[in-house]
Amino acid sequence: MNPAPLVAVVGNPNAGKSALFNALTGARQKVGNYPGVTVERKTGRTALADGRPVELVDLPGAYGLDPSSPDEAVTRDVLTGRFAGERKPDGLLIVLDASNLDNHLRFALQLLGLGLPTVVALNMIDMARRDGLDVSADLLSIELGVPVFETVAVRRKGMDELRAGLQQQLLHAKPVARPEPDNLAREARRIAAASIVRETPVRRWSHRLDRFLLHPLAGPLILAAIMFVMFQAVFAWSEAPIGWIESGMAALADMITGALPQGALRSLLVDGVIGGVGSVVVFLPQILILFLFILLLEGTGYMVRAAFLMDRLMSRAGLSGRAFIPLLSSFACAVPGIMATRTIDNEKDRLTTILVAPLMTCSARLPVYTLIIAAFIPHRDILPGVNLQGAVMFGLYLAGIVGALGAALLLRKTVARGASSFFMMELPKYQLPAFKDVALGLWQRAIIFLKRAGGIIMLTTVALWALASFPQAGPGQKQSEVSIAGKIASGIEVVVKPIGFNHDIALALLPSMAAREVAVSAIATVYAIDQSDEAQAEQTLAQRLGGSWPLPTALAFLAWFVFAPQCISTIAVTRRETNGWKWPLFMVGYLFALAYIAAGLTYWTAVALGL
Ligand SMILES: Nc1nc2c(ncn2[C@@H]2O[C@H](COP(=O)(O)OP(=O)(O)OP(=O)(O)O)[C@@H](O)[C@H]2O)c(=O)[nH]1
Ligand SMILES: [Mg+2]
Repeated sequence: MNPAPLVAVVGNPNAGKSALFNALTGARQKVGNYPGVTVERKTGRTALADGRPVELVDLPGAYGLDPSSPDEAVTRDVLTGRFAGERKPDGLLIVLDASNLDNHLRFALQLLGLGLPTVVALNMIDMARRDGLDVSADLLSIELGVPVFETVAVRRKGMDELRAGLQQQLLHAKPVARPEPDNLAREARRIAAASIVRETPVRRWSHRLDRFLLHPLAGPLILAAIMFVMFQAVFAWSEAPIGWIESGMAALADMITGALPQGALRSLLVDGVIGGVGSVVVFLPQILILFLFILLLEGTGYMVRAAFLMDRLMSRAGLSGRAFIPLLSSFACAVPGIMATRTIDNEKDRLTTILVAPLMTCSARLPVYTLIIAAFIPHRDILPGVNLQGAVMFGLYLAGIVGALGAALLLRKTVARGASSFFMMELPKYQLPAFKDVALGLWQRAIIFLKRAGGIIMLTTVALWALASFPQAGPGQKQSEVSIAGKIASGIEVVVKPIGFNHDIALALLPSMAAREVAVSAIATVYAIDQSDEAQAEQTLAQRLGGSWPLPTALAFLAWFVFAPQCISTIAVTRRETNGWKWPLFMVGYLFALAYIAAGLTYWTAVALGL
């Protein structure tokens, strides 16, 4: 007896293949693995309209016949009969998502080139209708030259028609291979447009915008341009509000200086609290500008598109597309970023994402970057409208991203080896962001930041103030060298001298293990304690740094902060999310090593260039 004909269920990821396969086969399924690869193989039986049996195989979703993942390779090999141990299919059941026709038709056109008896399921027609999209199965059928049936796989709608269509195709059709068009994408768009009867203006408009914003070439360029403008704005718009906060702080310090007698309490308040914490609080405007952009991009629906654009790049680095959202949150803070990795079900993918999340430039680095940039990078235009300071900031963010992708690639080849999974994102509609959501988001960010300033940053800064104030220096001695903190710093300095770090930096490194911003408040506090004359007191922190650190040292310090894992909360959350100390220790180790190397390379290169 002839075996039952084999029909492959094929289509793009998320077209509803498995749902359709389940609807057709019910409980009559066999689940196994394709030999040699960790790809699930599902087969099942169903009956044609006349009761004759047919065997279905649910193939992994693919974007085309040129594989870019192991899943896609299985699909291609099975379809072309090259997969050892699997029969070549006798027919195809192509599944299309009706609301995503132009994308899904690209693969379908390639499949029609195989010349097998074929039936098309125009699936998810319910969702399309709900969104105001009317696709005609008849028009599509004329365009494709094969039968097309509307289906709603999850409600088992259209299954009888499919069975009848399959029977007709398998038994009576004489299929001819349709030549593959020169431009798949263009032909797919044309057919989609020809089959769409009605579309709401919002949908049409969204589609047009996407064609531009998701274009393989224009898309990434636009994304880069948006990011660039964002960092320019961080500097350009913040000058005035920073000035207000600075004068407020100065007035407060004057008031306390006038009201209190000279002594430890006055020094604690003026040098420790206002000098230290105040030096961090001035960065509030810049953090809010950064978040204003992020909230607007999220609110308009662009952010998911940015994820979509990054997906390819991320998968080259061995990361799952799902890693994008956690990594994006890590631009705010690695702690929620690492917690968001729970949505990644592949364990190795998740571990890799956790380990590289701290490389994304979190907002705690902003104060450090801005201080050093303001002190050492001239505020001048390198191109019309492009300021050097913003460009350097952009470069630092980029360095973090490149570092993360590089680290992910290495980790995937070593400690976190394994197959990566695939993920398709649903693109939301474009819309105008709600003013209330944006305002609320900014307000929450401001509160979080100020709480940090009043909490962990204040505590470490005050502790440092104590260590830096005692014992008191005698005449002719420098307080920052005699004090306990100074002594500890001298110890650390031995280790960090080779990478160009000075005593100031050594002093800031230990307390800034608690939180990165403390590096700024620590330096501010120590300078405040140290300052010997009125002239120095008049200078801003940036001016004093600019006058005392060599440029290579400042650049090395920036490079260090791109990589160094200086954040207790991140280490703690990594321990919790990985259930043990192994991975947080590994993370701290490799990041410190990277930071040391990066700072050293930067320093010696800068020295060699005579900067
Ligand atoms: N509303 C609606 N949802 C559907 C329909 N068909 C499938 N879905 C849903 O769409 C999602 C994806 O369906 P799957 O069957 O897993 O898609 P797939 O093509 O097998 O995806 P991969 O195996 O990842 O390639 C699931 O949440 C389904 O419940 C449909 O006709 N209508
Ligand atoms: Mg499936």
